[in-house]
Amino acid sequence: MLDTNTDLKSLLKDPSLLVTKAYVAGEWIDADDGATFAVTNPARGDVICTVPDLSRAETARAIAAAQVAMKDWAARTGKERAAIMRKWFDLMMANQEDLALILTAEMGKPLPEARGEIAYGASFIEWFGEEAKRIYGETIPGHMRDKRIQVIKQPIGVVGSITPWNFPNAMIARKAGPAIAVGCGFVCRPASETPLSALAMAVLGERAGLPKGILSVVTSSRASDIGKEFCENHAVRKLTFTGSTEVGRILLRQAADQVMKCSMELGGNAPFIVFDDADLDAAVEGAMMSKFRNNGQTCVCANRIYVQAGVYDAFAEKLAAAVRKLNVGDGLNDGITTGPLISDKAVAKVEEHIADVLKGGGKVVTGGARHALGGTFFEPTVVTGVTQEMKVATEETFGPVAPLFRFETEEEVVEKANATIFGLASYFYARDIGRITRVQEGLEYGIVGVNTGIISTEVAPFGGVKQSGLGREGSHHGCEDYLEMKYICLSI
Ligand SMILES: NC(=O)C1=CN([C@@H]2O[C@H](COP(=O)(O)OP(=O)(O)OC[C@H]3O[C@@H](n4cnc5c(N)ncnc54)[C@H](OP(=O)(O)O)[C@@H]3O)[C@@H](O)[C@H]2O)C=CC1
Ligand SMILES: O=C(O)CCCC(=O)O
Repeated sequence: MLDTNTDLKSLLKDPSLLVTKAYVAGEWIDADDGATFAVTNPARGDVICTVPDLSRAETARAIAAAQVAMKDWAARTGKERAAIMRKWFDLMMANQEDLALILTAEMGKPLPEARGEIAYGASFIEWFGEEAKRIYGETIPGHMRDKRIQVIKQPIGVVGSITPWNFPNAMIARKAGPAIAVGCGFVCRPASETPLSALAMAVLGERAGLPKGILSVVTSSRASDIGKEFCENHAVRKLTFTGSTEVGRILLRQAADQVMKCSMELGGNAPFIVFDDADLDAAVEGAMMSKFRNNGQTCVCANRIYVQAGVYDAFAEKLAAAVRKLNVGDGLNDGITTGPLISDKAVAKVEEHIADVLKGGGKVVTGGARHALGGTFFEPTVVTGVTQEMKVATEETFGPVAPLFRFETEEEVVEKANATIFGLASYFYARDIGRITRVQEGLEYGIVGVNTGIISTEVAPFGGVKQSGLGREGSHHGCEDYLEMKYICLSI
């Protein structure tokens, strides 16, 4: 069996970025009781290393340290905080290759995608570091002659963060960026599948000069315990979560006990609509990026592809041809476009959705089965003849299945696209300007991609409506979730 740990260490220019301790209150620690859990490589199935399995006690220490550290951190000028964050960004980019190797090893996405994620994650540290200088308040004309009204914005307090495995770097960066930039202490609990990217980021944060306690990384296999500590510890004033709607609901209920401000970036069920006036080649290219990026494992991946009847067959043929060119394998190898799925459970869900389509009369055009490589590798798949009654119409597949629904009219497709409890990302391809305007306004989603399959950038507000979540990440709006407004009435 390949020893991934040795392999990985020998691949890194800076092997000290592969860390097997947790980072709490500025110290690299083991669990109080010495417990550990294994991190595995989903492409090879072997153990990379073990990391400390922390409990509520160590989490409480991280929170207490964050509360102390943020007094001085918040008192610094935005420019002082920005300088350290700029250094953190520079270090992430200088170590992009090593960070990408660690990410691919623990998560499975191909190395070029991992490099892209590191640059994407780093961009949030850069962007929010710059925003640290622009936490503006306002002056409001007084309501009486002797009154002066001022509004200032202050850091909300200690932030608890829980993130998923699908973007082990970027999901943390886009929460840590605004929190730390505005002066908060930040305690993050990365997904148990992917703690190594978070720890490597913390090494670089420490080197950049983040004061002890401002950033802690609590590695733990006991997510619900850590979630409870975040929700029950009175020092935590904000919870930020990315993951499933199901877990988001649990956390919202728990956070209600101390009326905690929450940001929730939850599940999606993105429609991707191709109208008959669309540039079909561009639409295929956009669908490939939106559907097969990260092997279909993103909350903004196209989940339902609606194609107008006049171009349905041509689109299906072109898409299937593009899908057949995908190269499945270990993301650490050259030329791989598509890695493994994260777990057996993920493969089971993909199989369930395909079986349901076939049961309802749909057809597999390409793919449709586990890949010959074994493990959690799955063939990139296109299915046709998909209808609103099938599971894929209402549930997120989170895998490499492109289901093609047929539609006739604009009105019909907007209604179908909106017929979901989710409202994160949506996409459509069309050229008629009247149609573009009507459809972009009619889609009940936080994000609409028009003639593009990629919408992610640090400069825009990312987030969903309906049961896809609360709050926005990225852009100048991204700071607001980590700030409290204080109104000061001065009588003169
Ligand atoms: N919006 C998005 O970006 C994402 C959506 N999903 C959707 O969710 C499905 C399931 O994926 P999964 O990874 O299991 O998503 P989860 O929502 O279960 O996990 C996301 C994070 O929450 C943690 N967690 C799980 N249960 C609790 C709890 N009770 N209290 C506190 N934290 C908790 C997980 O920990 P641990 O790592 O230990 O499991 C992980 O860190 C996917 O198939 C997809 O449909 C998944 C990931 C991201
Ligand atoms: O899947 C997610 O959790 C976030 C999508 C990644 C992105 O495009 O920002």
